[in-house]
Amino acid sequence: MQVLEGPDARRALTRTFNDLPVPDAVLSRIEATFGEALSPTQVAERILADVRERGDDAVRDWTERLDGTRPDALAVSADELAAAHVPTDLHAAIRTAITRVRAFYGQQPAHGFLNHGPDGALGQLVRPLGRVGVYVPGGLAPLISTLIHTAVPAQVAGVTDIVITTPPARDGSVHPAILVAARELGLTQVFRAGGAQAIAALAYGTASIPAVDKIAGPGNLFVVIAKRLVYGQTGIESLPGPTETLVVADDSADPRHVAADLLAQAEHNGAEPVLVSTSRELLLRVQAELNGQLEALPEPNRGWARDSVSARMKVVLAATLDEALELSNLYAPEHLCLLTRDPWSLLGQVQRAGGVFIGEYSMEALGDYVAGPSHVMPTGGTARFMSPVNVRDFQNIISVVGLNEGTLRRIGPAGATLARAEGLEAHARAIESRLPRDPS
Ligand SMILES: NC(=O)c1ccc[n+]([C@@H]2O[C@H](COP(=O)([O-])OP(=O)(O)OC[C@H]3O[C@@H](n4cnc5c(N)ncnc54)[C@H](O)[C@@H]3O)[C@@H](O)[C@H]2O)c1
Ligand SMILES: N[C@H](CO)Cc1c[nH]c[nH+]1
Ligand SMILES: [Zn+2]
Repeated sequence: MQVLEGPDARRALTRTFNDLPVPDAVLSRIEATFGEALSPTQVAERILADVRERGDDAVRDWTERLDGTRPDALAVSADELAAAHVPTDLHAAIRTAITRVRAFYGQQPAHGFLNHGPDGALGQLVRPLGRVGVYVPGGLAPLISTLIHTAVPAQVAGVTDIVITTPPARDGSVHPAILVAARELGLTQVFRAGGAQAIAALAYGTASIPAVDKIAGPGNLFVVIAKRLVYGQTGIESLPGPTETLVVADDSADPRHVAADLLAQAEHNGAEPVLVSTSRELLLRVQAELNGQLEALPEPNRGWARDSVSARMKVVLAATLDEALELSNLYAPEHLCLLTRDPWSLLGQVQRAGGVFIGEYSMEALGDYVAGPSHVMPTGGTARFMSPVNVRDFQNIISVVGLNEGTLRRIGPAGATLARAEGLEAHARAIESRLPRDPS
């Protein structure tokens, strides 16, 4: 275990989205698929261009090539949706998650204002977006919860037209729990498409998959890179990519909990676990726990988690908890887990993170499912300027200006003066055309 300290730790935790590590396994799969060494961006560009040109046929071709199945019908039929069935406890858990996420976002202030005052009226109209695409990851695991954690905030915002895309399994099916969750949410448009081909279809539209106004939802490198490339053609909520968890732990933390929280997120594709502690002894004990807990995991989870731990895990010894929080703010993790003696006392120092998980009863894994806030959170350092999925992502704001004559007289001259200072004479005249003429 390499333990980073001081300037080395700062260097290792300084990054931007553009520095996202591309795992060797991804590079070799690209070479095997394309017969040449391409970057994930080049791959995404090729797929986007092809889907833009050839629509559904390109989506089918890429799905066959990358997901090992060729879906004749990209759309899941009403019969398939109606027939989807899951065990009773899973069905109940889906309902619990929906209820809790809905209750959480019901509390987010998301309305406009229109103030009629002495100036006339000024305000903001808030409108739900028209059509939204929700990407549900399904490469390693079918992320049922991600559908709930993305679609519910959109529904609370008032969006009624929601299109779901998710990679099909090798037999061409969509996981029944994703279909049950869609049904519970009252959503009927579900398409078999994953990766960059799904993002392309949602951005440009195909005969089967309608173009949307905004694409939301997380995914692997290909998904986030494709989202960034189609931004402008359509909106995107943010760039939620491969999962990251930074645990800050002091000597009071239970190494079993620290290891469990790091491993839980390590089993996501391409995940980056980070442990920052003020105790060298704890670091050693967590290392031993990690090894033990890793070996106890079943396959394929053990392989996924081992890949993240061995290839990307960072371990930092901080001199103080203040330094630990400073490093965390520098890294801007998707998830910040505080496992310290008095975690609440650190909250005031948290400046940049997707979510903060406080104390031993708020493990991030619970946040993934049923705590309430959406688990779709910014990664790759984008938490410096982006936020978790929320109601505002699914609304637009329209400024309302309805001033009266008195206000025009009072503020119009200042407007005209600014216009002339910018050399924009027609602007100045438009303002003055409604001002009373100077009698001199
Ligand atoms: N930040 C968040 O809020 C958040 C939430 C949930 C999941 N995630 C992340 O989502 C990701 C899910 O990844 P996943 O891979 O399991 O599912 P995914 O659905 O994101 O990606 C699977 C798709 O990737 C494409 N693909 C795979 N290899 C490819 C290649 N070599 N070339 C071109 N395309 C390729 C395929 O089309 C496949 O359908 C994980 O990294 C996870 O950490 C993030
Ligand atoms: N931890 C992921 C966000 O990075 C979300 C998730 C879905 N299912 C399990 N976990
Ligand atoms: Zn998770």
